[in-house]
Amino acid sequence: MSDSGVRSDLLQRFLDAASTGDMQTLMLMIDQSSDLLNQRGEKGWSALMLAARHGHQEVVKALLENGCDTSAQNGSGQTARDVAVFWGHRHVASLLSGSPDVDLLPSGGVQELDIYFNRQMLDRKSEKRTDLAWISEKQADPDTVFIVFHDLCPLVRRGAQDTKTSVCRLRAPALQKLLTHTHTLLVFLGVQKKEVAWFAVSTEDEPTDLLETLEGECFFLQPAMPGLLTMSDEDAGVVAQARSVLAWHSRYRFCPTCGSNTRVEDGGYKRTCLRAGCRSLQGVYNTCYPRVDPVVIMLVIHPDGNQCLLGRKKIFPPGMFSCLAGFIEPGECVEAAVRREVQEESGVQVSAIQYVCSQPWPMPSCLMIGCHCVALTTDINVDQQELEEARWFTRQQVIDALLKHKHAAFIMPPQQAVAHQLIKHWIGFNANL
Ligand SMILES: NC(=O)C1=CN([C@@H]2O[C@H](COP(=O)(O)OP(=O)(O)OC[C@H]3O[C@@H](n4cnc5c(N)ncnc54)[C@H](O)[C@@H]3O)[C@@H](O)[C@H]2O)C=CC1
Ligand SMILES: [Mg+2]
Ligand SMILES: [Mg+2]
Ligand SMILES: [Mg+2]
Ligand SMILES: [Zn+2]
Repeated sequence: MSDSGVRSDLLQRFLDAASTGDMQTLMLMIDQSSDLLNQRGEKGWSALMLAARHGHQEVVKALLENGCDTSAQNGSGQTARDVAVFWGHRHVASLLSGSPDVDLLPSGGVQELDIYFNRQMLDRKSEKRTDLAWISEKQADPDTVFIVFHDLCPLVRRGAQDTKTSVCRLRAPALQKLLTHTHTLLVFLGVQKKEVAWFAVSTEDEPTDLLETLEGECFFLQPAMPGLLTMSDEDAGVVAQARSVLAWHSRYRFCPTCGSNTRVEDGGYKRTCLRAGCRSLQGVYNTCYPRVDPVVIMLVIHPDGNQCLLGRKKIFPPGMFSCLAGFIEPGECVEAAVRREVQEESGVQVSAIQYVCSQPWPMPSCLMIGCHCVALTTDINVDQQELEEARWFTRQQVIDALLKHKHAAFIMPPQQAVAHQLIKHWIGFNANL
């Protein structure tokens, strides 16, 4: 064997000893050839990184005592400490950072626009909602875009890929009958690129006969789930807005305060009671405006930092587990709702809570407030009313599920759901690991 062959063979044995935690071989090799200490193998991984990856505390200690470089980075730009944090080896991570505390909560947030339904393609121009002359001018404008809903489902056509859909953008001439139909509801959504106005149009009647000369094959995206998850990011943002407002109209037709008839105002963003003297006509009365229900959704991290808690509702597709979630109740802050819902649904108590990201969820009008939190207790006691099962999953099981391995322990929620992003963010998904 050539000199370099012998050297790479030696290095491989040294790295293997670090990976497997073989102290005896490791110490012997350092004695014989201390220049092995900071050498790197495949993908730039050093002995220290490999020992950190597998949580071999004694090996890490020995390597540090012999002067191993802690600042070196592997091919993915991670130090040995980053690797230890990622794999949840807290004791090793604190050895490497020289401080006893390692935060179990991942740092940084999720990119706002990486989340489905979050894209705001339109400028909502709320100040124009009360400008009746401007609104009717825009309704008659041949450039104005109308998107049509029936039963809260948008009219779409097949997208470029067969599994994708694209919302039909219709113009006024195709809609003459529909726009003059008695039960038609119109909501001003905003303007695109400074001038083209967008409206959502909805009727209670099957509107296909009211639509003229539709190009290509169009259909209403039913059922909403999983249909609403097949759109482009831009369409999803517009549909989230329109669907939630239309759902509010369909549920709040009469005045919630006195039960009288109401009139639609503000470009579809307000319903005003028609009974003179109704209390809802005084001050800012929130029943007159579209409602949003705040919901907390959280990934609970095990105190060992290496597992997370996921639950299964009966209605989920077979094998799917997701984050726990629940409506915020009146008089509750986000943190209190997280603690209460986790306790109610799984019996687990949580301490530290960290906000990660949010997502409008138009089924019909939730605002999902995504958090990570750390568990104080680990015994699970499932609320059978709400969940079929809740379980701790290891980091490796979550990675297998994210990579859709055939024998993964569970199936991830769809990537359009904020639950998916919360789980992925915890893993800090990185192809080299
Ligand atoms: N985007 C995502 O990743 C996810 C979204 N979600 C959404 O979050 C919502 C809430 O989660 P759940 O676990 O169902 O909540 P939950 O754990 O609070 O339980 C729901 C039950 O609470 C009651 N409830 C209390 N306040 C309510 C309110 N304001 N509106 C309706 N029901 C209320 C009802 O009986 C309902 O059946 C779901 O309806 C779902 O649409 C849930 C999980 C994942
Ligand atoms: Mg729940
Ligand atoms: Mg609940
Ligand atoms: Mg609840
Ligand atoms: Zn009223």
